[in-house]
Amino acid sequence: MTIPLRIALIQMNIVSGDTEANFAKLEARLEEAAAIDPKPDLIIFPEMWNTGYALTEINELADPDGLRTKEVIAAFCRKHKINVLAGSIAQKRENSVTNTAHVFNRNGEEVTEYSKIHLFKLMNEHLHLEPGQQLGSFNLEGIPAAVMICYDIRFPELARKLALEGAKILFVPAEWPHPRLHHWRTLLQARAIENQMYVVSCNTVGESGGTSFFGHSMIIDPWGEVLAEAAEEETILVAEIDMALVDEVRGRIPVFADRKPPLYE
Ligand SMILES: O=C(O)CCC(=O)C(=O)O
Repeated sequence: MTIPLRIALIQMNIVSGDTEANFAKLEARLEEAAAIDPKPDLIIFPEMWNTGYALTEINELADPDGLRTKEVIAAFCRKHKINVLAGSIAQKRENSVTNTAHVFNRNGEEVTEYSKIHLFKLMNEHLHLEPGQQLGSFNLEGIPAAVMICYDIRFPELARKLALEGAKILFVPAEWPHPRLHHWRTLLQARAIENQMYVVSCNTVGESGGTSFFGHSMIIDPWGEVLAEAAEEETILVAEIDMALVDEVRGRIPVFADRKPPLYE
């Protein structure tokens, strides 16, 4: 028998440009999530949760080297012995700002960081942010996993590459707005079905600069079944996943063994 992994998603409203309000809210929500019984094994939250889409001020608002974020989240992980996929933050580098996700284990050690590769031109990300250059594969407590951020899910070749590198669960922090709910749901389910892996996606809610974010954070199993889906308000969504199902589905329909890379790569 395999031990189920209990995942909590913090779907929250992010106040654009108000990092203090966002840190305060996130820290309160993290404590709420940690108090859930039974305690989650992993908590995830949305994209750019420290600043929202305050892109014109992003240089001033971004967290220098992610230090504040790392200190707060690592301390939380150590205190509660919970793994955290820390959504993503605007992170200040030497000469640029990236949209970066950090993963911490239960001891508060950083497992990996991933910066969004595909910047979303419709919201001017490419004018203010530097794209990431590395893929988001990592291993957490023996589970091969990966992270992509928001618009990245429109690139099936990226998800497939991560699955080929071994990922059995894909985490997707996002700040995905109306009116493209249909795209969000369909793309996430497609990534789960075609790669026969779990997809855990955490979106934002609320309004910012005339854009409204619809939530609908989801946990999808390797058959593409939606195990849990949030509505449009702030919430903490919890579901248990059984990693053995990935191997079972991959065994029943052997997509990876049946690939013909010479014909299309
Ligand atoms: O692809 C989309 O429709 C939304 C993507 C997005 O909002 C983002 O990457 O921030």
